[in-house]
Amino acid sequence: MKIYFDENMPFAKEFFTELCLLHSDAGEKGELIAFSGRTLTAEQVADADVLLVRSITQVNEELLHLNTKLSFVGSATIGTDHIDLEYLERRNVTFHSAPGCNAISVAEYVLSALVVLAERYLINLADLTVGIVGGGNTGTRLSEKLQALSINYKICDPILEQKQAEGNTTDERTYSSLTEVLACNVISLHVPKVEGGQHPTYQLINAKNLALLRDDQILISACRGDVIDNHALLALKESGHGLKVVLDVWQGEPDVLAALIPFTEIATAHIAGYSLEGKARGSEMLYQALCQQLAVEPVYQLTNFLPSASIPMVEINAEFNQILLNQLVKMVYDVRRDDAIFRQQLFIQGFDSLRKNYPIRREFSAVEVTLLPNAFSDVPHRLGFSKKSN
Ligand SMILES: NC(=O)c1ccc[n+]([C@@H]2O[C@H](COP(=O)([O-])OP(=O)(O)OC[C@H]3O[C@@H](n4cnc5c(N)ncnc54)[C@H](O)[C@@H]3O)[C@@H](O)[C@H]2O)c1
Ligand SMILES: O=C(O)[C@H](O)[C@H](O)COP(=O)(O)O
Repeated sequence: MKIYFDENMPFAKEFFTELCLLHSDAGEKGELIAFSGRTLTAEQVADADVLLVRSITQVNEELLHLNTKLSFVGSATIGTDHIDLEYLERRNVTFHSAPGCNAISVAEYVLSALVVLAERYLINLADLTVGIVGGGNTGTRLSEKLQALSINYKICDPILEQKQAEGNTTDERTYSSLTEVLACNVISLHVPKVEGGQHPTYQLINAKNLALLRDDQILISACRGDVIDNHALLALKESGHGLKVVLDVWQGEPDVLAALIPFTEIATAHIAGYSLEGKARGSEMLYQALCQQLAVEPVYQLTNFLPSASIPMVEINAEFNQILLNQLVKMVYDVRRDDAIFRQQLFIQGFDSLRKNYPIRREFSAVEVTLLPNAFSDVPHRLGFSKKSN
């Protein structure tokens, strides 16, 4: 069996080598072949049985028309807007993505951005209400962390709200309208890219919605670049509007509207989901899905491969407050590192190279926090830091 995988998929060799050797017919050589996602061609994947991609590879007829043996496509990502799902269905090719794989990573990116901006502008985080657009995996993980910190939030998700109204869900959350969420102190976008239909997200934040925003608000986008009209945002900022902007995703990636960068508080190269755990969970989920397709019991799990964090343990001996939160969050992930790399290197290395060479970043769970007698609250554990195992 020939398995082709994106070179930017951690632990792919560890997870998939055995599968491609075990599942090769007599005479056929099992092979695991890495490719560069942006430049993959139809000729390269003409003999693939399995294709494992990331979001930068468009999987469609153009890519697959020379291939007659493909049976499985996996994307180690949450978003699936790069996949022609109808085409795969017509071809009877099984497709799996990795829902939720990097949702914690995105939530920790947003939290790091909030902590950095709170310090920069002397904001008391407890005074904020965060408006979350999209209450799926990433929006929910974010809301859990905000709840741990007693920060108010509102969620807008007309699709989940509709399901709730129809009674076919156990979800008991209260949903808000887009207008309500756009009035919050912070607006954080967590929707897929959807063009057309009843609830399109393509340029959801357009000139009309941007005109509703106040100078004191923070707008964060770590979902898809097309959800914000980048030219309208640039025009707003050029007019002197005070909106604070955090952008991880950009219209037209890997090209970026360069003029917008100086108007952002934090700018990064679509890496919100790039914790080691987040990316590796994507590989693990595809491994499990392929095992299922091949009717093989999975042997490996992520915990077999994840290294220890460089600071694996911390003891806290003081009451939890914003200063402590600041120290703790930035110890694990300080988004200013990625912002600095982006500003200095984007036009030297290029967008894709910044992503490919992303430095290792861990999730809060990689650090064990021990609460000593003067630490009265377990907020760190509720935020996702690990407890000492007995
Ligand atoms: N920057 C990154 O690194 C990164 C990482 C992970 C995911 N993403 C992007 O974020 C998106 C969301 O991720 P997720 O895991 O939360 O996906 P998800 O599918 O779990 O949740 C998306 C939610 O958005 C809701 N939604 C759809 N249209 C909406 C609309 N018009 N208004 C409000 N809500 C709407 C859906 O009902 C759903 O609940 C992904 O599709 C992906 O494109 C980016
Ligand atoms: O959709 C996702 O899961 C994220 O946007 C993910 O981080 C994309 O990363 P990529 O596949 O482009 O490496």
